[in-house]
Amino acid sequence: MSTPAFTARVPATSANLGPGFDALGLALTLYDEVTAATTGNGVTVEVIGEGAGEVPADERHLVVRTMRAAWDRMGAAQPENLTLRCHNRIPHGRGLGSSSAAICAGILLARALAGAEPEDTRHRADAKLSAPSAKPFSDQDVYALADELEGHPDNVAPCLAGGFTIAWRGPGAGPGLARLEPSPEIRPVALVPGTRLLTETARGLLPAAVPHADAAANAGRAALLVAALTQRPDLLLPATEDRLHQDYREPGMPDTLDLVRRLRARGVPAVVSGAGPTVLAFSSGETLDSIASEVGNAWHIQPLNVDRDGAHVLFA
Ligand SMILES: Nc1ncnc2c1ncn2[C@@H]1O[C@H](COP(=O)(O)OP(=O)(O)O)[C@@H](O)[C@H]1O
Ligand SMILES: N[C@@H](CCOP(=O)(O)O)C(=O)O
Repeated sequence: MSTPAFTARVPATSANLGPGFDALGLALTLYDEVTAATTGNGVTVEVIGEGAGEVPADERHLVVRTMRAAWDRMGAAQPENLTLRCHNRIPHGRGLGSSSAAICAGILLARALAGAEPEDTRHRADAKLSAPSAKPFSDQDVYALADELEGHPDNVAPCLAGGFTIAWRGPGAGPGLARLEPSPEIRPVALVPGTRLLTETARGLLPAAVPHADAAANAGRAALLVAALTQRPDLLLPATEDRLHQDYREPGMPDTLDLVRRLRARGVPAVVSGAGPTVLAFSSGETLDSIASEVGNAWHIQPLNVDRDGAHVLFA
């Protein structure tokens, strides 16, 4: 009987999108691919691309820690041997959801290796696979664990579901998500600086309370953003105004806030991507040139599309 290997393909995500702090997120066409098998001698991790030579190559690796947590949660046995190969394209600590992608990959791979996928998505056509070692772990179980490990749901929701998502937590059973189809006119451009800012650090810059007027303004703009992203891209500039997190985070990424303001002054809808320091701009044919001339050489300009499929797992 051969030991199966699986590959998870997980998209980058941009969370918040301006006024939707910890709620709104967009999946992007930039992917990490992680292949896992319960073979080898102990735990080995090979990393190609982003994070190579930086992230630990043992039990401390985020994907390995996530797989262990997932196997515990599904009641599956912990394998002694685990071989991971990570081909990473999502830059780390830039606000493009690298940690969420790693967490979603880890949970989906753990589920596939344990044979714990729900009946309809199970990779069990291959008769050589051993019997499932755990009870079915639903897509909602995957989302709930990913939210718990990441600490906020707005990146893991679009990473798993693709497209544009609105995520929320409680009260009641687990986190929720609504997936919407973004308008075909939505053209995200990531402006990625060389510097990093860990999400944890950027969250530490936020105040415990905000003025009621700012909260009210954000609620209105977040509602407008749902309309702008799905039906009215012409409203993206007013719809991406934020008063709840971007300015508070300026001390951690002054160049990012400066670029967001300069682009917006030129009429380009631009926001801090996630917790930064990447800037996410929405371009139209005419604005891509303005973006390029405003940005200069210190930023990597990466035109992307919306990923509409979300994370998935295949036989390797
Ligand atoms: N693919 C990965 N493999 C291993 N560790 C990762 C991976 N992606 C992210 N991480 C860990 O998460 C950290 C970045 O997470 P975070 O601060 O949330 O930024 P991001 O906005 O990129 O998600 C990295 O410094 C690294 O420790
Ligand atoms: N809502 C979170 C989003 C963090 O996204 P990331 O890609 O920077 O991890 C926040 O703003 O803290």
